[in-house]
Amino acid sequence: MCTAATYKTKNFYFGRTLDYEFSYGDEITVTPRNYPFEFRYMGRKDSHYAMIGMAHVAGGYPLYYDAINEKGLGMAGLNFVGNAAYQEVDESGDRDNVAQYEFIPWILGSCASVGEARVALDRMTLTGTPFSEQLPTAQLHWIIADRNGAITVECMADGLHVYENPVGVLTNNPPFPQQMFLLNQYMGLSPKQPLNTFAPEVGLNTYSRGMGAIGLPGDLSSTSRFARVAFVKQNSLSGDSEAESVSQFFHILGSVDQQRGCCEVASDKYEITIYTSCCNADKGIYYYNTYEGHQINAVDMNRENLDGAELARYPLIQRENINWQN
Ligand SMILES: C[C@H](CCC(=O)NCCS(=O)(=O)O)[C@H]1CC[C@H]2[C@@H]3[C@H](O)C[C@@H]4C[C@H](O)CC[C@]4(C)[C@H]3C[C@H](O)[C@]12C
Repeated sequence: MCTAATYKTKNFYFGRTLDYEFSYGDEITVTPRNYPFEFRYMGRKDSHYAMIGMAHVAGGYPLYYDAINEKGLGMAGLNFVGNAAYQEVDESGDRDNVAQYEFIPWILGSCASVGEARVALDRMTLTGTPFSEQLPTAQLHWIIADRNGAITVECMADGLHVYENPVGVLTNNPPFPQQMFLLNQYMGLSPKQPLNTFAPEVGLNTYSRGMGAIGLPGDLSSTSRFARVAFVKQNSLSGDSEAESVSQFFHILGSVDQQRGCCEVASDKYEITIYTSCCNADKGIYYYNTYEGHQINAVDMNRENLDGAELARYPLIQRENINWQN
């Protein structure tokens, strides 16, 4: 499972948890403006917006899971298994054919906002072309967001859907309209203490703090994580400094963290939160921590040569760094 979320203080933040039972070999990867992108059907793009994100680099090609570009647009792919169905290559010449593995660079390379992404999506055919035999087609759906809003993109048997995403959150199945519908169930929840509307004549008491959110699901299913992270995000308050915003963002996604042992996916195989990311999309900074390394690490794209042509790659730090005080 995975969860993505947006957050806005003075700056715009975008990030995700990546939950899985193994890692593909993930690296924080900066693609500078002049890295030549070879698109499967759309030819070579020698210049584009620079981007930073988490990727598996295969044969020198950045296969992004999530990223932001230098214009403040963010995009993340999350599993959508059993629902994702890609399109056939359109030979008419009127459409942009984009393979699922190049969707993030295609959008982030040329769009500065969600509005521009919508225009690009209108002309796009999303194909299921695999990257290679070893890295077959991933069944995903995506969130695309900027400081003014978010959309969800789902390619299904009945076509490519683009939904307004008013909560700025995405998890996994079911399709997005059903996730949003299920939120109706929780509209009575509140960070405030409840009033006894249940039976005023019965002497019911608020015996504990936090009772306004009783009913918020605590399990790891994608519908429960969607409701939980939406509640936490919508009610989140923090100062607007960088440290306060980033810290709060990690707390928001911390509400759906997956601990080893709690989600068995096969005999003796457990899904865990491999990493959690938080991008400052205005400043081009990728913050992250990992399952074995809770300290927040950061890579700033602006410290790289963004006019270059070579990828800059940083392997994930996977060890706990304990700050001894005596
Ligand atoms: C496994 C990841 C999704 C994690 C997730 O959503 N877990 C939820 C589990 S569940 O279904 O809800 O149970 C996805 C997110 C991005 C994916 C990667 C990116 O799409 C980039 C390439 C795409 C290639 O086609 C396959 C390898 C790959 C490198 C993908 C491997 C894998 O499918 C990734 C890493």
